[in-house]
Amino acid sequence: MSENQTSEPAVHPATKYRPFPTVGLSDRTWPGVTLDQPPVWCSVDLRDGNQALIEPMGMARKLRMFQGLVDIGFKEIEIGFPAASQTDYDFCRKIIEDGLIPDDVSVQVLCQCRDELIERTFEALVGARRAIVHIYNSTSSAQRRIVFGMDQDGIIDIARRGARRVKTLAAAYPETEWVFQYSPESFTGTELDFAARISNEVLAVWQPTPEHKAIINLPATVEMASPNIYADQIEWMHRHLTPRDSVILSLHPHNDRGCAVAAAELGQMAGADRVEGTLFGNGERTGNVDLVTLALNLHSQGVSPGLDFTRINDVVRMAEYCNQLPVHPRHPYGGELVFTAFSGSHQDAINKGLKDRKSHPDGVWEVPYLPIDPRDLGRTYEAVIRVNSQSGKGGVSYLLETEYGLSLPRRMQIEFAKIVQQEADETGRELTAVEILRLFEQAYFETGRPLAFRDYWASSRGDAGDRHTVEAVITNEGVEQRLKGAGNGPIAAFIDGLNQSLGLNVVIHDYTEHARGHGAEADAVAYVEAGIGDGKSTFGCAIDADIISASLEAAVSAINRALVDHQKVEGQRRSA
Ligand SMILES: CC(=O)SCCNC(=O)CCNC(=O)[C@H](O)C(C)(C)COP(=O)(O)OP(=O)(O)OC[C@H]1O[C@@H](n2cnc3c(N)ncnc32)[C@H](O)[C@@H]1OP(=O)(O)O
Ligand SMILES: CC(C)C(=O)C(=O)O
Ligand SMILES: [Mg+2]
Repeated sequence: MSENQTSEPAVHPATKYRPFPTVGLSDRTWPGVTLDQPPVWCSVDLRDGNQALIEPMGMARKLRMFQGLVDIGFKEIEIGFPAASQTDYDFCRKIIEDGLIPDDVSVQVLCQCRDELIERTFEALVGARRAIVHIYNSTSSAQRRIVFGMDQDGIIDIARRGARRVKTLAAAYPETEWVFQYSPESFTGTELDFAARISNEVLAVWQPTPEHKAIINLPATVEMASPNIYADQIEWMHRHLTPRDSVILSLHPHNDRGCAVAAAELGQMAGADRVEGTLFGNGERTGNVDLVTLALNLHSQGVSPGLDFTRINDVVRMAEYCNQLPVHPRHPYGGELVFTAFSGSHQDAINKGLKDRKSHPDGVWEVPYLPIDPRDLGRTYEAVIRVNSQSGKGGVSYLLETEYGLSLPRRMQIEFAKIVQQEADETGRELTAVEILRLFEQAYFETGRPLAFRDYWASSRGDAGDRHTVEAVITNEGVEQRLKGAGNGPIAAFIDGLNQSLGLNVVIHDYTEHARGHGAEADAVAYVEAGIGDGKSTFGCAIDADIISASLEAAVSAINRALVDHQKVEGQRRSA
């Protein structure tokens, strides 16, 4: 047993946990609301995210994160808890003194409702053009009883004192444009009437107006219930905060139940104006709500989120560098694997969807299995399809086409996919595009035996009937042979000569070709499907600058493969 595990006897959860009570808001309106505009976004990466890191960010990482958040387009950024940590204090001073805060960006700092900490917070902010001072105290019944040992009035006193101190100090630093924010921390575990009462008491101290609003932030400090309950709590508060028109109602969901994104979305439907969270959901325990997911969920509904994730890989790298934590490969939108399909039917549908898209590139996005266009995030289609033993013809042919310009005919796709699948099964791993090309070359270009094509001369009479004559040089088991035949095309003429001189019964079932590359540099790619008599047909392929050479080589490639099959079948027949 690891040191993180204990060996408590199993108990029925009902003896230890209670279901979260419902809010009883029978006239809720949020279920019918559609989100059609983004909230005010506030990043708390540098505070809530940072306080949860194994190794909190130093100056270099903080500066990198701050710049990254500004580049994404955040206009409100909680930069730390300067009264608690010298690093946060120094960082706050640095970005103010070095003029690193753009004019349209407000920095926000967190502080407990304690006089000495509030004073230090204001010192940290001297010289800031605009700042949000965010104070909090815990309000839940559990925290009141266990941590503070106080009744509701005592807790309200802490908040009111803090609010007064903030107001007084703000007046002492008039060169900064101040915005005040209050969080009844552990809101989700707080009786709603008490949460409204304490918030309204703070608002009564601050006296916000519609022109100069205060922020009331309602944190799911711990996510304790399903998101519909959080939404009911928010709608209830939305109706009970006064004066509501002077308040920016803010959400701060954590992700303990894995529902923070849903909670934030339903909370906005329930009346919230603003959301605090972090990039990719870093934060205490299971994290804060992920702002990337929230923003791109809006994008996927046709609502511009006002945040720029057009270079999402850079954002991932920046977050990984600053947090020293990886972004999961399956993380929504940002994860390495989220625009990748391994399974055959998905690959096939994506392949068809992308082709369909080409015929109406400006229409509504409708590619199966891809909720948004990877290009919106600066990601490429090349990464969409990957191949392992779960893959089918769709993925394999997509890679051959996009990477190497080979458009296999449909029956050949099926034939070659089996070869790839066998290799993937044997190796038990993903195959790269280069490995797939190599398998293709081995299967179709390196057939080598018994026949090899050397050269040809073709002529045509130009009237009806057997107008093509082909003379060719081949080797059969290494021995050079000349042949001559006639037919209604160069391939037919070549096969006629081959059948005559080798005594074979080769039948051509299909022939396709396409150009690869452009202009004088273009090559011809030929695909031939051939069989021996009524035996199984197989494909061959060849590439050559000369289209007839490509066709005849492709025929030889198909015949070699067909002969191998034919010999196998003959051998089996003899031994049976
Ligand atoms: C949900 C959240 O994320 S909240 C933010 C959490 N982040 C942090 O705490 C990181 C930074 N914090 C710290 O470094 C420290 O807590 C400091 C420097 C701010 C304060 O340190 P200390 O005073 O030594 O300790 P501590 O935080 O435990 O404070 C305990 C006292 O403050 C009181 N207190 C705690 N929170 C608050 C608050 N929000 N407002 C007012 N008083 C508070 C407690 O009741 C306790 O009082 P007591 O000493 O009379 O029992
Ligand atoms: C300080 C508050 C807003 C917080 O981080 C929380 O409650 O999760
Ligand atoms: Mg938090």
